[in-house]
Order: sequence, then structure tokens, then C-alpha cells
Amino acid sequence: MRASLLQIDVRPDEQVAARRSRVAALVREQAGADLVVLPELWPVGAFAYQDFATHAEPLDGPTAQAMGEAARAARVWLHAGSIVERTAPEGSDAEDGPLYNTSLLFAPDGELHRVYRKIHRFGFDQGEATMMAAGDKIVTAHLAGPGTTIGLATCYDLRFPEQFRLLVDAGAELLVIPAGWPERRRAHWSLLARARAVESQAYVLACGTAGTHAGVEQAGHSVVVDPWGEVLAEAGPGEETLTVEFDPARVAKTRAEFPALRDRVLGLPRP
Ligand SMILES: O=C(O)CCC(=O)C(=O)O
Repeated sequence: MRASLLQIDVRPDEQVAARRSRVAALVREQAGADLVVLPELWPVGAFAYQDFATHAEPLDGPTAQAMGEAARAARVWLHAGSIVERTAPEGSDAEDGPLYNTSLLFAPDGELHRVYRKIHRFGFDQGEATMMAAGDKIVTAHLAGPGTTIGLATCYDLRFPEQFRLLVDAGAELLVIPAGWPERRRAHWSLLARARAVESQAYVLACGTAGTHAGVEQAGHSVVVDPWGEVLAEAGPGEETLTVEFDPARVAKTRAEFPALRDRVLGLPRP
């Protein structure tokens, strides 16, 4: 299986529409890959809170349309990172319901196949945590073609192992994590990506952004880790396409040869 992670530079001097066209062209160039992955909130920038409402869009908005067309043109599964999703309030056509940090997965025919709304919102009492609603669904998707199941999580979710346990229980063999992770905590990013791979005995494909937006320098260093915790490929700090080939069957092999997941003790009483 071949995967390409597109570590996009979210430059503040580039308009959202221009970045959307540029990224769509980059996705089209990935024909031949099985899976292409984009970072979190790359159209607007994960820390550009003041721009979230302006650039919020529905599930059939301009980013979804451009990404669906690009996936179809390249004939790839496309995890298009996330958008600021604008929803309609219950029973209304108006689009002034809650905002979500929503990941979009497109099939090679360009159809929107899955949506994942970020569960753990970042910012404590500010930013995303106050401006967006939280998702409450664990999301996996079986990729016909490569014949493997991916589990979806976004950025700050990486810090919450209980979410990854649920993804593994739901059959995930590849954990796909778009992010806008800051340089200040790059050591956590690298460590947690490997930790989630080792404890889940799964591949981790973690795709971050490059550059600086809203004054926050991004870590870059997108990474692909195998089920044994070995780093298969790692990007540098700048914009980069990270392409890697791997065998999804290694997940079952690792889990059979070193059956730590089988040895879990569930339902321990709280002290
Ligand atoms: O957990 C972190 O250090 C970064 C999380 C983050 O930036 C995000 O979820 O947008």
C-alpha cells in the first residue's frame, strides 16, 4: 500500500481559495497512491480562531467539492484533513448551527465516504474549545482496494489513548491523524505518535502543517510509524510530500506474534 502525506504550509499571505486550488493540484499529482492524507484545518489554519466563522463551510462546501473532484481525478482514497464545518440548527435550513472541526474522507470515485468530528477540542478555556462543538462518535472506514480499516482522530485526540482503544476495538489497523501541532510541543507529537502505534499495534499516519499562522509556529515532522513502533518516514519542518509504502498485513502479523492486545484486562474496578 502506498500513502502520501501532504504537509501543507499554511502561509498567512495565501488566500484560502488560492490554497484550496494549490492543494487540489497537489492531490491530483498523487495518482498511483492508495491513500492521500492532508492536515487539520489547512484551509484556514488550526490557530486562526478569528477566521473560523468567516471560512466555515458545510459538508458540500467549496473545500469538500474541490477535494472530492481531486480524489476522483487521482483515483485515490483522500483523507482531506479537516475543515471548520458550519451546521444547520436542528430542523432548520439556515446555516448558523454549531461549528465542528470535521475531517472528510473521500473514496476514489470522489464521493464523501465518512465524516469525523473532532472529539477532544484544543484550547482549554479558549479558541477551538470555546468556539466549536465536540464530536461524539468513534469513526472507522474500510478502504476497499488496499483492504484495510482506518481509524480517524484529529490532533489533540492524539493525547487520549482511550479513543485509540475504541478505534482498535472497532477494527482500525491504520490510525490517521491530521494535525496542526505547534513546534513548541514537537517532542510530544513524535513520542505520542509512536506510543499510539505501539499500544495499538497499528500503523500511525500523522500529518501536520508547516509554516507559521496566527503567530504559532507549526511542528511539521509528519510521520508514519509501523505497528512495532519504528518510524518508516518522517518529514522535515517545511512543506513536503511524505510518501511511504507499507504492508497493512503486518498489523495482524504483529498482533498474532506479540499478542499484547489479547492480554488486556477489561473492566477493572476503580480504586
Ligand atoms: O496537544 C497539543 O499540544 C496540540 C493540539 C492542537 O494544537 C490541536 O488540537 O489543534
